[in-house]
Amino acid sequence: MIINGKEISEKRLAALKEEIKTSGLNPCLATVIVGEDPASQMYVRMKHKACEQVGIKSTGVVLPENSTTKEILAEVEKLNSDNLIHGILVQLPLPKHVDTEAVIEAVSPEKDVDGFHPYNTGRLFSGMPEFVPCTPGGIMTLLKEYKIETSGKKAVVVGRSVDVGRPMAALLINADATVTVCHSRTKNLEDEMKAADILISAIGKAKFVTAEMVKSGAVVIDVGINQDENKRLCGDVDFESVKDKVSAITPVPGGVGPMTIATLMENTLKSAKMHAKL
Ligand SMILES: Nc1nc(=O)c2c([nH]1)NC[C@@H]1CN(c3ccc(C(=O)N[C@@H](CCC(=O)O)C(=O)O)cc3)C=[N+]21
Repeated sequence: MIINGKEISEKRLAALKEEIKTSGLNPCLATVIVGEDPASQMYVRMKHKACEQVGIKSTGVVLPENSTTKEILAEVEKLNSDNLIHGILVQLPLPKHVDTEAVIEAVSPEKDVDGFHPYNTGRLFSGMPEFVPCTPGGIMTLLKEYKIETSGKKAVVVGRSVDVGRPMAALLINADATVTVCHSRTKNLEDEMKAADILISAIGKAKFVTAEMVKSGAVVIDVGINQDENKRLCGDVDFESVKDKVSAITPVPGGVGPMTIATLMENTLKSAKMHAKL
């Protein structure tokens, strides 16, 4: 089975649109982008487009590449104290000279719709999540929508990044999976991967995962955003060779990516609801 992230995302966005229409709320997302990286610009455009689709207001702050950490922090502070804004998303990666940790920690945890602030990562690791990072959150939604059992399953997460691998592991632990996190220093990576009932690949290498590395009947979730030899978007998984061996697999594009955006919209509405109660 091929997991259709695009379809589930559209379904969730349509439901959100209805909910927002009748909620009496006026949710608003602010994005911050520093510099002119074309990929980042494209992702931010997609996020604004999704906002428009569901009836979330959005505003974009664009700062020059040579902005200092202090200047970025000042912009974040403005957004923190603006009562009309419920969600703040600082597009990553930031330019190399910027103190990314300081910027992430400056975003008010109550507006941290990316779920990257230590308050929110701490809550997630304690099993009491508030804002969950959008990519792993979207993956959990896919597993639920497709009724893929996690309890008691052996889940292997390849990659230990702050935005995907680590929160993914925490969410799977919270969902009663037995979780292994692998990374560049893992010994016998193939053996670990081959033991997985649920394999989450967030490696960043085109077509790295081949049929020999996956267990027959496994569920394979591909978080990779890479280019193949023809410069076309492709995941970490060699889709053609793996798809017939597994019980379910996400394609790239059309798998995890659209769910990231849907989860961002859900987090923004959640934030607007929380702010309405304050
Ligand atoms: N603060 C922050 N939050 C993020 O959530 C964040 C970020 N920074 N930096 C970059 C990554 C990447 N990301 C994606 C979102 C949607 C797709 C997506 O929808 N992709 C489409 C394909 C789009 C295309 O055609 O290229 C798909 O997979 O079908 C992909 C990647 C969010 N990110």
